[in-house]
Amino acid sequence: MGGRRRRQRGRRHAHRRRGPDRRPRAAVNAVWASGLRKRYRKRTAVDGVSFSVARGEVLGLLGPNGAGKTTVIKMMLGLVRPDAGEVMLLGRPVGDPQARARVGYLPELFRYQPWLSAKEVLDLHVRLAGADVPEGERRDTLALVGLADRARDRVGGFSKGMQQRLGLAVALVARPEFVVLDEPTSALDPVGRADVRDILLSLKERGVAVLLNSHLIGEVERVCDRVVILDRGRVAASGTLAELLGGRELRLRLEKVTSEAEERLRRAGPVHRDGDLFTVVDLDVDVIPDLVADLVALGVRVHSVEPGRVSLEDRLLDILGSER
Ligand SMILES: Nc1ncnc2c1ncn2[C@@H]1O[C@H](COP(=O)(O)OP(=O)(O)OP(=O)(O)O)[C@@H](O)[C@H]1O
Repeated sequence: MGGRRRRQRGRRHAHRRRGPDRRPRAAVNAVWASGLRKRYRKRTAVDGVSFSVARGEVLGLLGPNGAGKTTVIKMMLGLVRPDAGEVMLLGRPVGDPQARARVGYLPELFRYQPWLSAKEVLDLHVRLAGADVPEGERRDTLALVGLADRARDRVGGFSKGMQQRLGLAVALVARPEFVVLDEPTSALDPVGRADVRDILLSLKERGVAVLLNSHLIGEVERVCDRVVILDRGRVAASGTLAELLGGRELRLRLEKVTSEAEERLRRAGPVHRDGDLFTVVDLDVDVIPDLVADLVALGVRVHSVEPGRVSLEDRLLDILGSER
């Protein structure tokens, strides 16, 4: 008891030290983490990481092997004690069982009791979460992850992908307000990956917050609103996809380009030229029809017009490259 009172006193002091806006931000966010640090012996795993996930937001956590992603997730869920920093989960301190009961978690390394059936595993987790989930809803959750016809089969006989699907069902079954998925599709086939994408998008529609740690950058790019990139325990970059990827670009293959036509291209955005290939970067896609019409009117022969965007993968390599 005494220890708890001391911790609560410590938290009150922390409120004062950090200023008045901390509480509202912590309440509107599914998670609010500030200044997280963790060392394992001489190795610094996480070094001053702060981030938040708003309700209804899908946040992607990216970074190379050993960057500290799983350690951040474990500190955020109260599974690893940080050396420094603070976490508020669903508006409550991370140790509060009421907050944890409303979080669904699919760990990176998952293993379920091989002697139980898929249905029994779900029943067990519903009991552990102290949730009241009707039988029909549990069945629907198994159907959602594609295990409807394997509900009564023992988990010991499941393939890796099927176990991962079951893990997803476990994370979703107790109607969580915040779902944390650590590499949720590492064992899934392409259809399974597409299913998970759909599930994530439907969670988002229902206002559920999601934190997704994945090495599949295409997957992150498709479903995430915002991304935090970790490198060697620190936040190397963070922002919305639009902020991280910048504007769109347009690649044109052109012939008979006069100086007047080049000037017209430059009015649309900065231009890079490589022979007959012109790339206009940071342009507003609405200007493309007028731009092409003007080029044709100026006598330019337009062989191809290809709108594109810097991929998250290129951007990630860029950010990690410049960090070294
Ligand atoms: N229990 C532990 N004991 C000692 N060192 C650890 C422990 N857990 C993590 N580390 C170290 O902390 C660093 C970050 O590890 P972490 O698992 O968080 O990285 P990650 O970004 O999730 O990596 P990956 O993409 O490979 O899963 C690594 O250097 C790792 O060796």
